[in-house]
Amino acid sequence: MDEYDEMFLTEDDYDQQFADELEVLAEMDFDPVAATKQSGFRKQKNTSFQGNNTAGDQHLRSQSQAAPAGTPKAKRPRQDVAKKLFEVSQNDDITPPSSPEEFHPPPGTRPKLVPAVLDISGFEGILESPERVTTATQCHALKRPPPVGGYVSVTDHRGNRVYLRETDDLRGKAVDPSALRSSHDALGLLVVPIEVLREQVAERVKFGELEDGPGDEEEEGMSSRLWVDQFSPCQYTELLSDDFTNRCLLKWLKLWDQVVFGRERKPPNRTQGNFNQANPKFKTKSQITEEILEADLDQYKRPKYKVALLSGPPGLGKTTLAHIIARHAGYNVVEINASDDRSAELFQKRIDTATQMKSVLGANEKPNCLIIDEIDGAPAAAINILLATLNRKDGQGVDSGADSGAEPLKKKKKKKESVLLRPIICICNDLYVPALRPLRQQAFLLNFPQTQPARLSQRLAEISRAQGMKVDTGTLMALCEKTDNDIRSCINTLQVSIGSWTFCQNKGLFNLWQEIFQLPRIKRKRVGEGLEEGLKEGGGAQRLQHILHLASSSGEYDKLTQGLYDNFLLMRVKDPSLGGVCDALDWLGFSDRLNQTMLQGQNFSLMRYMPFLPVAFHFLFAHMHVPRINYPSSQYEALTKTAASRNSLAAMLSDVPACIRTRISEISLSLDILSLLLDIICPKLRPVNPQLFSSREKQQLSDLIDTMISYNLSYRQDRTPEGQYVYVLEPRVEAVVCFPGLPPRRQLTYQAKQTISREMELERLRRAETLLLLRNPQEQENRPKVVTSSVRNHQQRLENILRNTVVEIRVNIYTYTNIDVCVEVAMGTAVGNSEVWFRFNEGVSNAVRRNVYIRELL
Ligand SMILES: Nc1ncnc2c1ncn2[C@@H]1O[C@H](COP(=O)(O)OP(=O)(O)OP(=O)(O)O)[C@@H](O)[C@H]1O
Repeated sequence: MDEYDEMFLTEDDYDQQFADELEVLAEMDFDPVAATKQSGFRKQKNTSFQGNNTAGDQHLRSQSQAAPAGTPKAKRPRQDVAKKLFEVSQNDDITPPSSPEEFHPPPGTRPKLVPAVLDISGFEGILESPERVTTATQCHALKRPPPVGGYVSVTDHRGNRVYLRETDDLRGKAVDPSALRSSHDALGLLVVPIEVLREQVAERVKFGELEDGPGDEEEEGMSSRLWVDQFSPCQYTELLSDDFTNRCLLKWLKLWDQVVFGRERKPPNRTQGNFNQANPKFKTKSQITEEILEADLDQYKRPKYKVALLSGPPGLGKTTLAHIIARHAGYNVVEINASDDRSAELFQKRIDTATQMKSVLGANEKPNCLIIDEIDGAPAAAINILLATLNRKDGQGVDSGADSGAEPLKKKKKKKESVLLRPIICICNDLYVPALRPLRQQAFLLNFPQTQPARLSQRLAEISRAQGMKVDTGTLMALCEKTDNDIRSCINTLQVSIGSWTFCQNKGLFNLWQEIFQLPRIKRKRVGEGLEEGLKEGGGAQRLQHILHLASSSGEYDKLTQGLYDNFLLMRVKDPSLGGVCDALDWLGFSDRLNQTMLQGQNFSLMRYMPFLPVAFHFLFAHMHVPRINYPSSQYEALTKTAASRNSLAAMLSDVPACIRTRISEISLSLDILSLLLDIICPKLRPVNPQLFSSREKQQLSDLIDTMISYNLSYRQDRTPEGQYVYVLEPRVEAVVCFPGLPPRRQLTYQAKQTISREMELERLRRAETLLLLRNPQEQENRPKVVTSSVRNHQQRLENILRNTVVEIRVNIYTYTNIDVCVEVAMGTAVGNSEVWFRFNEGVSNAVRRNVYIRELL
């Protein structure tokens, strides 16, 4: 059966055998009279569809009933439908035109059917009239592109592709889809219109007839889907998060039942919490949480905390939990991503839409539960909008029936500002983002604990079992540990590793590497015959041929070479001078050059030399022992590192001033400059306030800042996963010159980096201002106090402070003289005729330290 016969359940050995040839013959206008068995069929082809049908019927009958050709056969029940089709077809011949005249229909006649739009997917629905379909497709749907003329390829939902010949009357013209649709309808090609078919399918789905299992398409989709999606939990019981968290969120959501669903709330069981009252000072976190969940509702029958804030590391299933719990509690989930919707108005609109509208999709209209994901990525303005929504006090919107009467416009406006009546669940990774602070105080906080490794590994085992892979628990536990129990990472890693595992299994690469690094076993008899002979047979030419054959048939030269490169140094080498290793490196170099030449010159005749590298490695390193082969990863790692280093260098060079940029390139920077530069920007700075630096130190700091700005380097504050704040050098060029095995570079202290970072900011501002003034000198004239003198910035600041202090004192003097009590004035000027006095405050502070000699105070 060919794929069309298969599709339409017909059987035809002859067709199967000669389907392709027949098509080509049909395309080339082969005279069918001369043909033997098919002659009847071909002869009638150009007459009408009715004829075709008869021929097809005859042929089918000959298959099914073994009756002589031409014997009439009783009509099948659905053939009246087919008849209708063919009656229409007689008027609208859909056969490709056989003569040039046919290309030009007389004006005013209806457009002919365009085979290019034949919807073959619909045929499947007409199971009871296979003959008609077979005939129609045999005539027009070709299995390969027609040798002459244009064609359109059509693929049905099973992936079967056919080619439809274009007719001249439409070639090159814009096709009006409505016209095509009407011509379809007129012909009744689908017998039952597609809309009706769709409705029938929908009905069958509704009544569960089509729930037996996934169709081919679905199965295909399943296999190509990510496992994280495929195995995403659908029910509460499938969740991996701890029960306490699940229960708390569900309880909080249930607090909304009264206002959302109008269900009466059960009186809280306060006996359990009584032990808290005995010692209210010491409440555990869970007790506090329970207390919140037991608290009374507010005036609108809403819980005290209108929003639940779920926080925790990524990939633990927070979003999944929120979705499942919300659905479980009877809500329609509306999710928005706060990092995506960064415009405040849009955010407001989305919140209002989700909290004030009802789901109208599906049979059951459900109230919405809004889930705001990644709220820690939202701008402060968005958080403020959310807070404003939570704190709305207007009661107008509570009952829409309340706003009848006068001033409809005003009411309408008020209704928009209605009080929040739907639960909102926010999700974040970092609870302590500054923008979240106000929300933290108004939210029911639920910290997501780490997933239990045992539970996670059990789930992973289930998933791998479902995918036909058996993985031992130790490996799964190790995977959980490596990923910090991140469900997403675990499942993805499992999927990727099974991918490479399958790949290796299929291609037998591991076997191949093993064959290369292991000597073939010589049979005892042969060993007894003599080593030379044994080598000749078990080794030498035979081994060469064997490895050559294996390597050529694998075809995976790149991966094969990577495997050889990653493993050859792990093999036992008896040669103390490492001559074999040098030879291997020469071979690798040769292979690399060969590959390069081949690809650059597109000279693939050189490819035949590629399998000789494994042969060379076999003769250099093959051993009797079973080798331990590692899957090659060094090339990928090196590529990733190179890309990261290049990106860092490019980022650094991108903002380097032109005068320096002309002198350095990426190569010179990475090979000559960078490692020294990193030492230069790490001077020894005293851990004191820069105001207290000596002039030499100040000069050093200023030079350092100048160098860093010139080379586009800066320090940026970052937070480690452990929550520790650090300053990191940006761009991250340290990694470019950091070689493994060498002692780590000297680092500046956190405080020194902080000082440098702050001073750099100031210096950048100063430079920007100077540049602005240089470009716009008019502004300089308007500003009388522009920094033009060579006096340093901190000196100016000090002078300003002193000036202000004097003014203040004068004011004070004026005030105090009035009341005749002024201690400072009574004391007179300080030592050195200074008006600044030091006052001794009892206590100790290490904030500012400076050596002060007694003589300076005298
Ligand atoms: N019990 C489970 N079984 C299988 N897969 C799960 C389970 N729980 C979650 N997942 C899958 O793990 C992935 C991560 O889940 P989810 O997006 O809910 O995590 P998250 O904590 O919200 O992460 P993020 O903070 O990055 O948004 C999802 O693709 C989800 O389908």
